[in-house]
Amino acid sequence: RRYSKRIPPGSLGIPLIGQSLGFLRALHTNTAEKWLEDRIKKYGPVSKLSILGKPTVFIHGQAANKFVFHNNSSILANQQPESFAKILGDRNLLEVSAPDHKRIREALVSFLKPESLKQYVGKADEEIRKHIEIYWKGKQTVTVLPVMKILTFDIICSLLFASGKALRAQKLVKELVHEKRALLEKKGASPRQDLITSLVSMHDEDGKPVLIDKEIVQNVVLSLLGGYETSATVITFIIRQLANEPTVCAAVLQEQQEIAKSKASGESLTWEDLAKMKYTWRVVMETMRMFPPIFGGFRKALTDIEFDGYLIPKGWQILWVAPMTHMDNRIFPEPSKFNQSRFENQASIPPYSFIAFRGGSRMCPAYDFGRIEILITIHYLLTQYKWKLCGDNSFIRDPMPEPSQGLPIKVWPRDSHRFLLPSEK
Ligand code: HEM
Repeated sequence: RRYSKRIPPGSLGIPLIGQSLGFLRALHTNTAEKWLEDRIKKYGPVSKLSILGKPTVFIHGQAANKFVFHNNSSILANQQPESFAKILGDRNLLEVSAPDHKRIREALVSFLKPESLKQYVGKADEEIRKHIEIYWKGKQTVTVLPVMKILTFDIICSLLFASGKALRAQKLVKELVHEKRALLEKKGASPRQDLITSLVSMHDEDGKPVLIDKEIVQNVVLSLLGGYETSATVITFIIRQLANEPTVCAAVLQEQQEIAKSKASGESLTWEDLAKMKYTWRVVMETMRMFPPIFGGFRKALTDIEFDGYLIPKGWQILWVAPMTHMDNRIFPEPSKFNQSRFENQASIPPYSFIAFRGGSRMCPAYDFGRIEILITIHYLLTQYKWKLCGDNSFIRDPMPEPSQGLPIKVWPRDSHRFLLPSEK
């Protein structure tokens, strides 16, 4: 096919290096939005640049998000930096395309969908309480980000392997796959007890495994890596936001205390309790709007494609970014203001504008799992502790947003009888 269209304006910069350093520096100093806005002022809404040695077209806005997330997989492929594929292998969800993507994703989602996750709430509840006992109880200061990474790592391990032991990635997961299969064959394990067992137990109508071992191993490692820093970042920024917004904090506390009052001492939260945390979830969404853990990503044009009157040549990559719609004042008025009421009526949020979990067929499959761990953590932390920031309020992107000093806070126990031992009441 021949196009009369032109290649987008811009410059591919110095061969190989291109604009990578400028972009990475802007991410690191938390000025990436401004860096991109300056490009838009200079070149217009669609422009070319070179990132990580590859010619790239930067597009943004609702229509661009729709174009990237809903395009036919024979036209657009996922594109990760090469280092990613080297570490994770070529059969992980981020690398494969349809129909393999669909098959592997469905296998994962059958474990991550709400009906299966409901029974997991009690386990997450237990992990979070154990964590607070070790890392918060009796402490005067806590540095939030590192401890949240420990917490979300333990939680994701308990989801994947039904035990909180750390792993030496691929090798250990491979051993676990064999172990879980042997247990299943001896009927010593339930197929639903964790993600690995669930994937190992899946067979099609002909009795053939739905996923080969390599696919199980790589996608478990992907979930492990994809699943802990993201959630740790979200929880850290919520803790920061609650310290900065006393009125919001009081309203979240009130909602959580109502739920705490309905529970007996030591009783776990349930799926139904999480459904009552409506105000809290809006605060979580608004935090993710302002501080999306994943800034954006790349796709690759598998053929010459036209977008907004421009040609995107075959083989080029396309850069999509979340903050450009999250901070667009036509979509979210006064975007720099924290306002959880934007999410009161979810239907009023235009499609393809809130994309912290991305959208379309490659949207994060763990939305509900993230919701469980984030809400339970806020419940226990806020009903048991008060906190105040005691360090620098600024943050960088590396590439996920990170408070500059990891978010040190001063903590005090809240006077709550539910959490006191009988002798302490
Ligand atoms: C609040 C926490 C989370 C956020 C904001 C988040 C966000 C995202 C985003 C934006 C993507 C798309 C990435 C891309 O296209 O380049 C994604 C994909 C993915 N996420 Fe999450 N994620 C979170 C938690 C998790 C957790 C806990 C897990 C594992 C249990 C997980 C597993 C995955 C997987 C396997 C994919 C690839 C899906 C595919 O390509 O079909 N994520 N996530």
